[in-house]
Parts: sequence; structure tokens; C-alpha cells
Amino acid sequence: MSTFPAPLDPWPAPRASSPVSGTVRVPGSKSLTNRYLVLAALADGPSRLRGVLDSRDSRLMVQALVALGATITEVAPGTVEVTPLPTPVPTTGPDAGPGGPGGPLGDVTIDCGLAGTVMRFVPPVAALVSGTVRFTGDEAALSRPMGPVLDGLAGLGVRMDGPGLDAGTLPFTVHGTGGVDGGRVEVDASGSSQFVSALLLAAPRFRDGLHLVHTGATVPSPEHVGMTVAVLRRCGVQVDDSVPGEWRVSPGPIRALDTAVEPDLSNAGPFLAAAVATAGTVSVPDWPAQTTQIGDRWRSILPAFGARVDFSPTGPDGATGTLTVTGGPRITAPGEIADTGELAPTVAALCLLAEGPGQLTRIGQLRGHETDRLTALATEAGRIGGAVEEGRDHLVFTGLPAGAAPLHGATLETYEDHRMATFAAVVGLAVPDVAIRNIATTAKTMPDFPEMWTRLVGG
Ligand SMILES: O=C(O)C1=C[C@@H](OP(=O)(O)O)[C@@H](O)[C@H](O)C1
Ligand SMILES: C=C(OP(=O)(O)O)C(=O)O
Repeated sequence: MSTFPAPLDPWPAPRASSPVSGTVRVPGSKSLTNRYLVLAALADGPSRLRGVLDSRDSRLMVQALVALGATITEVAPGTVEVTPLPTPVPTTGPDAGPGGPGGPLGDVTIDCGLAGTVMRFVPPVAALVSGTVRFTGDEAALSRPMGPVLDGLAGLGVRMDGPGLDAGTLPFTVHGTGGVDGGRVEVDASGSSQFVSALLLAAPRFRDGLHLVHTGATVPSPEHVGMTVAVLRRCGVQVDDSVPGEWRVSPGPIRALDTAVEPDLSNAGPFLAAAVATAGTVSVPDWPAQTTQIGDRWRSILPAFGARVDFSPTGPDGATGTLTVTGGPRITAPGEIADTGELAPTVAALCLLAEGPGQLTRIGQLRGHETDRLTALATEAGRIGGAVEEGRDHLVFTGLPAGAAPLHGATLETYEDHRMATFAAVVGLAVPDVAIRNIATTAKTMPDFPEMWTRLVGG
């Protein structure tokens, strides 16, 4: 696995003196890597995953699953073999048994860092092992919402305690007894799609499966729930999502995986945005023709800023292709763009540079991301002279209409948020003297970002 080099801090964001032009290979999807790792750890045999992401979030997931008893070995660069958790021996009930493989783990502590996928997806797995599993994380992680996952697990009979339990946050402890009964449970997942994904991923291993009912306003980031359902089905699990807001997962084995991870299309975003911001051309190879990733929406989002998007299939079966984005002569006013989820910071950077207004709507869940991204984006935009109005679940941008004062340089804060760092890098292409505090925070999902960016845009 690669090591993370230490770039300058603050990092002078490269300014593009001419249109950027290049091809960028982006690493594997964080969301797919961490889902495949969880399912492989719960599967009925050894799995092989190719093109896995190597980043802080994926390493934390690997460490968590290894702590729970899985074996995960890198057998070639980017390829890992996963030997699942041993079948647990229950610590309570008529089949309770002693230690040994599958026996009680003892006390384990899992560091979730700032990874939503680790803090939400792993507790249901911990409930399936025999042992006391304490979950903790970064300071910033302690305010990320967890309540609906914990309430869901409590509703399924899982015993938990710890200082964060009442507030519905880290830290907390799961007392796994080797099995979860499962059944019907209601949760309010309007704060994050990960609350749904977390319970669905482990559900085939619950004795009675799961009937999950969402109560509350819309579940955000629906693409990510779709991804969870798709990967479960791919592992032979029966999932019924025919009733909106309800999911029924049948109990049964999770078939082992032998699969390649798609490139991270969300992380392709800043590079594609560089083409838009500089009237350049950027290509990303290995783009899946069909995907559940939200990043596929770049194809429809970037034309709103005046860019052209071309997809040319490659390979014999046309399953993947090269996506090429060419920026137009002007960055046009995008108008309203809804439900951008984790793409929002990159879209926000383009909204700041556009020649007219834009609104990013229905992104309230971003307040519970690595930082409160609505406040962070409005604050950092203000630092460079950008006009942004912050609403409860939206941002309104004035853009740069003719006669507007140009944006000016500043040192931008990143709040330990990889996407605030890439937001600042996109802005820095067009605004002189932008520096970025803690660019190394991009290691959460893309450790090589500073080098990749410098290679593409110069500097
Ligand atoms: O399940 C996942 O892999 C993710 C779900 C989304 O969370 P929210 O529903 O909280 O937006 C997304 O923003 C996050 O980056 C990754
Ligand atoms: C919200 C994000 O991450 P997490 O998986 O930690 O929720 C993100 O990557 O934009």
C-alpha cells in the first residue's frame, strides 16, 4: 500500500495559466470498496476484490473488520483477499459455547476515524460477533449523527451502552452475543442514507432477516441506498424494495465476491470540474457504462455550466468507457441543481465561478457530513469574496455576473473535510493566491490528490 507524503501546509493551490488538458485515472470508489469489504467479511467463503481503494477510510474499514475476526490480505497491488469472520459461537442461549475460532473475541476497540461508512456500517457487524466492541473516532466524528443506527439495533434486540448512546453519537459499545434475531424495525433515515445501508448490509445474517421501515422525510442520497441493494443482490441476497421507504431482506448466505471496484466517480468530479473552470479538456478512463454511483450525475450536472460531456465506450463489451469533459468558453449560470449529495462541494466551486446565479437545493444532510458543509462552504466562499446565502437545506450563489468584483485570494480552511479541500483546489484554479489548510485531509478517500492535481493542472 502507498504511503501518504506530507505536502506543504498551507498548500499553495495551483492556478491554471492555460486550459488544463489531460487524462486522470481515479482510484477505486470509497462507497463500493467499503460495502464490498463488509459483505466479504460476512460472506460464505473467501472473496477477492480488485481495484480496491487504499485511503484512510478504507484502511479504517479493513482494521475494523480484522479486529472483528476477518483476515484481509493484499495479494497484489490493489487486490485483496478476504477470509470472512468465523461463524460465531453465541455467548447466550442454548447453543452458548466457549472460546476458540468463532468464540468470544474479548474486548475490542474500533477507531472509526471520520468515516461515515465505518461508524454506521460496522456496528451491525459487531452485533453478530461474540464480544464487547467499543466504537470511537476523531473529535469531529463525535458530532456525526448515529442515532437511527443505534435505535435500529436496539429495536432488533442488540445491547449497547456507552457515553454517546443517549445523544446518538460515538463513542458507544456494542455487546455482541454472536447473533441478532432481526425482524421489523422502524428508523428515521432522513438524516443520512447510511442509516438504511448500515442495517441492510448485515441483515441477511440476522436470524429472521430484516423488515426496515423508514419513518420521516425523504431519505437523502438515494443512489447510495440503491448501491447497497445492488451489491446485496449481487451476493445472492433477496431484497424487496418495491414499497417506497421499506426494505425487506431475507435471511440467508451472502455469496463470496470476486469483483473489481469501479473508479470513484465522485472523486473524478474535481478533475472534471478543472476542465469546466479553465475551458480545458479532461478525460477519465474506465468509467462504468452502468453504475449505482452518484458521481455518474456529472454527465448531467456539468452541461448546466456550459460544458460538453462525451462518453466513448471502450473494451469489447462496452461495459466501460472514457468520459471526456470539455469546458465551454464561459461558465454558464446553472440555475437550480437538487440532490447533489457528496458532489455538492465541487458543484459549489463551479457555482462561485459561474457567470450568473445557481442554487444547490435539498442538501440538508450535508450538515452531518465530515463538517457542516453548508456553513463551511458559505464561510470559505465569503473568505474569497464570493456571495453565498445559506439556507437550512440549500445554498444560493450569485456567481460572477459582468461587473461583479473578482474573487480574491485567501487561505481556505478545510475542517478535516476532503471535499472542502478539493472545493478549494477547484476555486484556486481561477482565483489568484488561494492556499489550502491541510490539503493532506484528502487522504480520507484520495491520498494522492495533491500529486494528481499538480500533474494535471501544473504548478
Ligand atoms: O453510503 C455511502 O457510501 C455514502 C452515503 C452518503 O451519505 P449521506 O446519505 O449521509 O449523504 C454519501 O454522502 C457518503 O459520502 C457516502
Ligand atoms: C460524506 C462523506 O463521507 P462519509 O462516508 O464519511 O459519510 C463524503 O465522502 O462526502
